[in-house]
Amino acid sequence: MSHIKVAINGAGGRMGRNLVSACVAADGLSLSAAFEAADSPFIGTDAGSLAGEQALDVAIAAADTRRDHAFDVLVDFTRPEPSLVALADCRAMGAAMVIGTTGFDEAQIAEIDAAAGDIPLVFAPNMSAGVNLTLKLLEMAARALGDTVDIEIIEAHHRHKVDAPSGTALKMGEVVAGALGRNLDDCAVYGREGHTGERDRKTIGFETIRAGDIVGEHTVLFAGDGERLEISHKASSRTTFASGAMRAAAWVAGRAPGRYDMPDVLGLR
Ligand SMILES: NC(=O)C1=CN([C@@H]2O[C@H](COP(=O)(O)OP(=O)(O)OC[C@H]3O[C@@H](n4cnc5c(N)ncnc54)[C@H](OP(=O)(O)O)[C@@H]3O)[C@@H](O)[C@H]2O)C=CC1
Ligand SMILES: O=C(O)C1=N[C@H](C(=O)O)C[C@H](O)C1
Repeated sequence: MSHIKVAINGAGGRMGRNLVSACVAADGLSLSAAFEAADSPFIGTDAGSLAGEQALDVAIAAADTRRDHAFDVLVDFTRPEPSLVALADCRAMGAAMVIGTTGFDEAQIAEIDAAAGDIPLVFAPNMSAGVNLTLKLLEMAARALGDTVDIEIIEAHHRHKVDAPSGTALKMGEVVAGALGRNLDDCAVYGREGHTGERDRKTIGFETIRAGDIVGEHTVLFAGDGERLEISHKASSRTTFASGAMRAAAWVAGRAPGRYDMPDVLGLR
């Protein structure tokens, strides 16, 4: 059986190196290309060696040469701008894409939706199985507790993270708001300071911690009178995101065009 050819964008990054290792470990996938920005010091470095694996004979290439490389699916964990350049390349090449990057604005998400008319892509702010199961538990808790509780979402990540709140926290907010018939744009409160007044029960609060080497932790607090429920997920290794991304790559290659999510990949719909 021929292997699915995987390319990794941002192969020198924290997630990029984990993705290379996860690709090596996955059955049925082979790494065929790896990309970084044209001015990256990693251009020409073997992607396997950089990830701490055996040399794979895949030299990290400049992203602006991407269309010269052959691959079935591109896995992207970078930043919104380079991710959208990669999306345009995949669209032109007819390749599938797995987008794990977070921090897109509404206009950028509209670009992703437009591309999904032509190519299959999985777009999810968190590719771990545990977080995607947590989203189901949150929906159930929000429906059961309704407007009888105050809801707060607390997330913690490493000091290098550049976007806040995390994409996962925002997704959790959307799921909870949706289950309660609220629109997150109207009810989200991001951090608090000064004379805030009493809490409005229908708001959903977000608190962000950035410290040290925390991989990724999310807690949703449902606080009522006399009791509170906390639903938490704690990632202790990036391997969980990387192996989820490889599962998504294997699932999306060769699918019909469309925007898919991790619940599609994991059969949680
Ligand atoms: N969906 C999920 O499950 C997860 C999502 N993420 C998200 O993934 C993203 C990356 O996170 P992380 O790995 O920690 O970040 P890093 O900064 O470690 O990695 C990003 C990589 O992309 C590179 N890059 C920058 N510009 C380009 C370009 N034009 N072409 C190709 N590569 C480029 C960066 O290079 P340089 O350093 O030179 O700028 C860097 O190596 C974030 O948005 C994060 O939130 C993270 C974990 C899990
Ligand atoms: O930047 C990270 O590290 C992570 N980002 C994702 C997010 O923004 O939700 C997922 C994960 O928690 C790690």
